[in-house]
Amino acid sequence: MSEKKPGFFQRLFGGNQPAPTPAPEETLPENPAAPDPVPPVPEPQPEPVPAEPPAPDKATPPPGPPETTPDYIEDVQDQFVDAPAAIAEPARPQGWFARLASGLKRSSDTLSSSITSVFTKRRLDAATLEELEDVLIQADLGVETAMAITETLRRDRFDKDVSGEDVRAVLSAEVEKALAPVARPLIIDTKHRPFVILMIGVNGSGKTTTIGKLAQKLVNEGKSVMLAAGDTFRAAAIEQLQVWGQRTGAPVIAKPAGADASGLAFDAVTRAKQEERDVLIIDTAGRLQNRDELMSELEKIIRVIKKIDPTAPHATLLTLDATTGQNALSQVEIFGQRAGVTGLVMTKLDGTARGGILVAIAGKFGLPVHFIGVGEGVEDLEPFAAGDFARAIAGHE
Ligand SMILES: Nc1nc2c(ncn2[C@@H]2O[C@H](COP(=O)(O)OP(=O)(O)OP(=O)(O)O)[C@@H](O)[C@H]2O)c(=O)[nH]1
Repeated sequence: MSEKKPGFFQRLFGGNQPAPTPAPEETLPENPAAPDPVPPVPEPQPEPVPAEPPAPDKATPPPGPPETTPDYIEDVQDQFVDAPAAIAEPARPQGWFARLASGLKRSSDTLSSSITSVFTKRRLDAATLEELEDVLIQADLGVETAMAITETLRRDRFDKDVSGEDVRAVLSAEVEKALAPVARPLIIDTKHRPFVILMIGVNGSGKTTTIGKLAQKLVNEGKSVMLAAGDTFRAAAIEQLQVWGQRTGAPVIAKPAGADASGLAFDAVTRAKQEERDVLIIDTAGRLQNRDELMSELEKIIRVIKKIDPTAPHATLLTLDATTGQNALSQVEIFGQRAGVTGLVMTKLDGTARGGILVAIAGKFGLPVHFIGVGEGVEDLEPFAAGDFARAIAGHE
């Protein structure tokens, strides 16, 4: 974590941001409804097989929007896929903490080199503290945490020699203190059947991949999981979820691209309820938080889900791409207002992450952070641990 890269600080805080790796298959398109001709997954599609449970009673269709006619439901059943055997995952090169630490290297290298340059053979005086505060704020940590760190140093070390390592230790402790209250697991309340999880976020933030990983975790716990391909804008997104269904053994409710997303959500909740599934995870199309009409569509999806179960969705998870930086604050705020976010998942922490923003988000919103994504594989979803994250971001062993 301590390898120095001259000019790194400039690259982070200057105008030229390096592209996040790996690049999302699409980044924030203007029109998410545009067709995507390139499916992201190479695996062949499974042959649709008939659903195991009996078809719903066509004479008494459930209440709902016009899309949920008996014909529509039948159509969805045609798309219902019971996944065959699992598809092998490629071997991963490192443990998850190593991937988290190397992903956060960009943040921690920047901080480390800045801290080192601020504290090289210096007594701790007011000017140094001010300089440090700037460094911390620019690393996205937020004003509150930055001030807490400088205050701790002022209290304990003023007018004494302070090394970069001393500062990193304080940084790590303060970041952990800020994040500990939000490091909360996702609890699946078994009194809800299904427990409905709605996955939301901007384009390419990792919703579908996170659904796949989460489905695997829940299946491993012995839960019966169903997935709903609610990103009806893109055929590739539907196929991507179906592949995750194959990998995890979770059946997928899907409808051809262009179908109404709230109608699909309605059918999926109906179906999961009929089959007494433990958990239903609903994917949604990526949308920018400033696209009012797309946020209204999200509100509609939630309204329609509530027609079947007024307590659902029981968890509304916002995926945040760790390479994003400051824009994540506005994503949390607006998705929170429009869709009632209950928890966060920060993805791509194995990439060139700017993890400091999570500290600012924790301070401002206090929303639980349930998981972090540290790779594209099915096992690459880890419960969020404040101490590990803090050490990785501070570059402190
Ligand atoms: N390295 C890394 N890549 C990830 C992670 N999570 C997702 N990705 C990749 O990021 C890209 C976008 O992920 P998706 O799951 O398709 O994102 P999405 O939010 O469903 O995308 P849209 O449907 O376009 O809004 C894919 O290439 C994923 O493999 C992660 O934790 N680490």
